[in-house]
Amino acid sequence: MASNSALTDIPIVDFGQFLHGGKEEKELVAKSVDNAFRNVGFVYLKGHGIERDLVKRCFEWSAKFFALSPETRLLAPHPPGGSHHRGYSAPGVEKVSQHAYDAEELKKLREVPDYKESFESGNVNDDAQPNIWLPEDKLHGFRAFMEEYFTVCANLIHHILDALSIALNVDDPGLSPTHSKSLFQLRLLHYPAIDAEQLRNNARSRINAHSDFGTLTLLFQDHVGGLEIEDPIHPGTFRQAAPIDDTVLVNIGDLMARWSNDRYRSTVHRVGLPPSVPVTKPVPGLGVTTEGEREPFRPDVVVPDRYSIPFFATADMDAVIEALPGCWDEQNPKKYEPVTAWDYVQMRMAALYS
Ligand SMILES: O=C(O)CCC(=O)C(=O)O
Ligand SMILES: [Fe+2]
Repeated sequence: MASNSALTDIPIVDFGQFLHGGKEEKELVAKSVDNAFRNVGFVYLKGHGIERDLVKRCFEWSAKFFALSPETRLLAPHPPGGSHHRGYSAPGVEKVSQHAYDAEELKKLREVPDYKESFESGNVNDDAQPNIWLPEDKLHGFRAFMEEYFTVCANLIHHILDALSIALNVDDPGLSPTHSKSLFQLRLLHYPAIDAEQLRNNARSRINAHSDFGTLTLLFQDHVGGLEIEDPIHPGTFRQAAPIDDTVLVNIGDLMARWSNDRYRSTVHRVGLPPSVPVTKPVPGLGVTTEGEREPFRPDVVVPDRYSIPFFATADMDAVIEALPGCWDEQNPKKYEPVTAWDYVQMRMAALYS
């Protein structure tokens, strides 16, 4: 079920065995996912139940959105500040930070802006952060599709929470009710084509090293590559997290690491220069494949556009985040004070845009 050739490789787990299996299969999958989150913080799930065609269509919509003129994209502007995280952010606006809350530190971090643009949407019932859409006639069908895709991804999150509940001995009904409002975030990311040289010399980054700050993240990536995760055994060294057909990459965020009393790793990751480039120019929207030849980068080469689709989950804002059962005992006591999800998220979001 889990294939790991080395401890720090990201395992591939067949989640179909959880979705469709009996008690025993579910327990086995739960154990594999638990192991992956303990050792690496990331897991590739295959058999996750999200149709390949739906993922492909999401990439197509994303490509269509980012192909609109800048003026049109800005008809759905991300509001200034970090508390209302919806709508379109132009390249260079957001710089992710790794636990840097200090204003000076954040200013310095922004000197190498992430060369990316994004569109964020969330739950239609999220009154605190209403969605910000383009006028319908600018991209007819975009909103309806994103609302559907949100629901499908949210369902998968709840199934993964069910698996974690088994692994961590959380009594029925498990962790899913702590995410009952599904106040999640669907993000379309576009990294424009860039000279390899710029990424190599760190003149620009695609996305700077960071950890996610919610509970769980789903990540769909196209076939350009360049996603890297920090090796938990050798901090400071990064390993490729290559795209794998028909899988979704799932990772632990900081809130879940804390909730699990650090049983689970919230692994630092970034997007940089891929080790090789597809020989044929990637077609936006056909991004969920690793098929086809690749060649090593030449120094003068342009790294193609990259599209990715993260889906960030977090707990209900009033959920109290305190060491879960199965994550502490007398030998391994609780490390953190209880905190509400709301207080935690506000602290992190403020750092993004302040
Ligand atoms: O583009 C990617 O593959 C990574 C995106 C990411 O890590 C994020 O948005 O938090
Ligand atoms: Fe991330």
